[in-house]
Amino acid sequence: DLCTNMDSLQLVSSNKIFGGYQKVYAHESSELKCKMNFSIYLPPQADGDNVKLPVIFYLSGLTCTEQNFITKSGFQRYAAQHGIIVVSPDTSPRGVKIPGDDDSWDFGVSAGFYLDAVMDPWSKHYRMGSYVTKELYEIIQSAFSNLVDPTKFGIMGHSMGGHGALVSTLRNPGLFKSVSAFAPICNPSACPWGEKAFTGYLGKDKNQWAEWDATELVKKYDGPPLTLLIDQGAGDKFYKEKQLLPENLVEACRSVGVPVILNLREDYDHSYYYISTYIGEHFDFHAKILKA
Ligand SMILES: N[C@@H](CCC(=O)N[C@@H](CS)C(=O)NCC(=O)O)C(=O)O
Repeated sequence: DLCTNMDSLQLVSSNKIFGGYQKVYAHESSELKCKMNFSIYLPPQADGDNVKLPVIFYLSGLTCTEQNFITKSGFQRYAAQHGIIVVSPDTSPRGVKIPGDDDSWDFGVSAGFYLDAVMDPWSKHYRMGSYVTKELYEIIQSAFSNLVDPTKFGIMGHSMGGHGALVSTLRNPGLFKSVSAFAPICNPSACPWGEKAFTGYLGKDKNQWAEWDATELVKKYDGPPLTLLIDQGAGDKFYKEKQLLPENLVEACRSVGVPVILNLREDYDHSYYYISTYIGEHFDFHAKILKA
């Protein structure tokens, strides 16, 4: 029972910015079985007749909601310049109250990891993988069908959301035509954040883990040509603590000939100060592919 029109979406807020509108909607998610918010930026070009605009999904990191990116990154300036619609979901199911779901900031609430859990008690609600790549994807195509070009979707993300962007793309060849990530968790099977989340959501079977790990997935990628754009602050404490491991992903890409760009940014940390500095470059990268 997917949403087929605007009636199933409830407008939470709408603010004019750079000539377009930053909106937040609430809806009942069938995948997550709870009420969810997502944000959507409609650039000024959405006002025209018969427009077909590209769409970029942005997936946020640990501790975030749909608010962090829209209030801190300054992306709207670039989305308005390029005429791109930008959609950003929340980072986990909300309000479902599973015992232990808010004991830590890197598991449970606001830490859904954009995967489909198989372990009890998480598997009923923690289905952010299917939520993003099926439910929300289809909601945007149907509810905004008068504005979006259904063949021009890209995706980007930060940290846990960078992992989500990479995995959503590699697991579903062709669904997203362009992909980039800021400080992504590149090899979750081999870092503390990933080991904790994957054990909790997926269990102990490492074969299951490989299905949600970008470094493993890229080795068997067999879809349309794709260039991965990876951005990383060299002063990021999580990078230094080996939570992110971009070098592992780059090595895997090189081993199978998948083009990858790794931009290491001297002294930048993990925060939205860093993201807002380079978000314009990422929009240029996506626009070049999506508007080709
Ligand atoms: N709570 C963590 C930091 C978590 C963190 O850096 N989260 C990133 C994503 S992984 C973020 O976007 N935080 C929200 C923000 O900066 O607005 C800590 O205390 O070390």
